[in-house]
Amino acid sequence: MFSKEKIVQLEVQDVRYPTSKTLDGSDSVHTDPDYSVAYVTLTTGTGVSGYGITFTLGAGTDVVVKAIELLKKKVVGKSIHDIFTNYRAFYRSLTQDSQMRWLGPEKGIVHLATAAVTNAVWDLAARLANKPLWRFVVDIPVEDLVAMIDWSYTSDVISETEIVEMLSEGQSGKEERIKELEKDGYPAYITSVGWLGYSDEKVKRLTNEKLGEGWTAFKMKVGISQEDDMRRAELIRSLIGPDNKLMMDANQIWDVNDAITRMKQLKKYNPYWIEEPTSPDDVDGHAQISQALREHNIGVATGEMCQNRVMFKQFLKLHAMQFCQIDSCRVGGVSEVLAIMVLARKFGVPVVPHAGGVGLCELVRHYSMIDYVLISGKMSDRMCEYAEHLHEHFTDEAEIKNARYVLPYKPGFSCEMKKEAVEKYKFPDGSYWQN
Ligand SMILES: C[C@H](O)[C@@H](O)CC(=O)C(=O)O
Ligand SMILES: [Mg+2]
Repeated sequence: MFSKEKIVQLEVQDVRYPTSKTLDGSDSVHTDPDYSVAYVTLTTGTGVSGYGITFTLGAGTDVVVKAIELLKKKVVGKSIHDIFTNYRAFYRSLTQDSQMRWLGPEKGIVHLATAAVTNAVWDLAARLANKPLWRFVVDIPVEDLVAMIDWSYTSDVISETEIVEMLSEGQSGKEERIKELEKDGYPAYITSVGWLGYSDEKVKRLTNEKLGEGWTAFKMKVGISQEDDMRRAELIRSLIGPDNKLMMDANQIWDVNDAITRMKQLKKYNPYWIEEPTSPDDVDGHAQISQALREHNIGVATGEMCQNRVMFKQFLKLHAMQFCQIDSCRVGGVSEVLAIMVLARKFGVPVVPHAGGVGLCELVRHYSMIDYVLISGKMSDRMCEYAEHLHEHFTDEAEIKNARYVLPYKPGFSCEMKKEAVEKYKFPDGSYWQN
């Protein structure tokens, strides 16, 4: 089933965009974000390529690039057949290298690097199978798929037998759900109207534009002064009306008690969720905030900086997240994201992927499709984030129609960047940075 062509080369590039100039992507703690990727290209002996990215912010991308170079020897010389016939062992060879694991384990730079490498491996495998990633994944027989995933440290909440049963149930109605996605796509919400560095005039203009395009769910950044948060919330709520959804994202700036106090003041704008109200590592803090805001109908969303499946397990089990924000590059790539989506299904928490960053919309739409087709089978309480930046730099850019993601159809995981984009923005030699 899997190609036996050997991977002969792994190349990695540091690609950075000067988004801090326009404050696209800005929030309470990332005040000058230069959206960047460590960009991996795998090449087989017959010249077929697979591409992977991990998302970062400017300075420090070079460190991730270095970590990817250290992982090169785990991939080069292997075929997709070698990798996918025992994917779990391959994955653990990346995450459990007895020296490299000291840098993590399964967190931070080494996990970002693992994601770039494994995203490229899955992209290559899906291309060789001539399928978009979501289709490649949902076509893998359930038992084989479960056997590929590293479930270590999760058996206290779910067994592999239960997972196989759960996903086997998901097989019924699968083709109907795919048809539905082909016809209507998947619901999305928009973030790029409310970056923190945007002026009120810009927020107003963009919100009106997006309302006109049919968007019904909007995210705004919070976490500067209470006065600014209230003014911006008043502005957006007055534009979008009482029925559309408004989400708020604090990007970790508050302590637990501040988060509760601040959100009780902002509740008059009827936020659907508060995202990353406090440290992404504080499970108990998120549980306290969730409990305090429950009576106000404000959920807590988090996950874009959640380190790995083990942390997600705790957030889910301890009622510390009401919305599970998987990220396509933070944890170790496709197999770990699938594990997290299965855990979310187990605890009945909707998956609402994170996509504020370069390339993330391209990738996470595949996960929302997989969630619907194979894992939760639900769409009504879910949305996939969309931010309107830098899509034109990818060869398979995310497409939105009627405020919904269109089902991707090109083979692969949509990570390939246009050659001219890489030439221009690679750091520090690209023509943009040289000038
Ligand atoms: C730095 C990124 O733009 C971040 O603000 C994105 C984010 O939090 C989101 O999309 O959510
Ligand atoms: Mg966020």
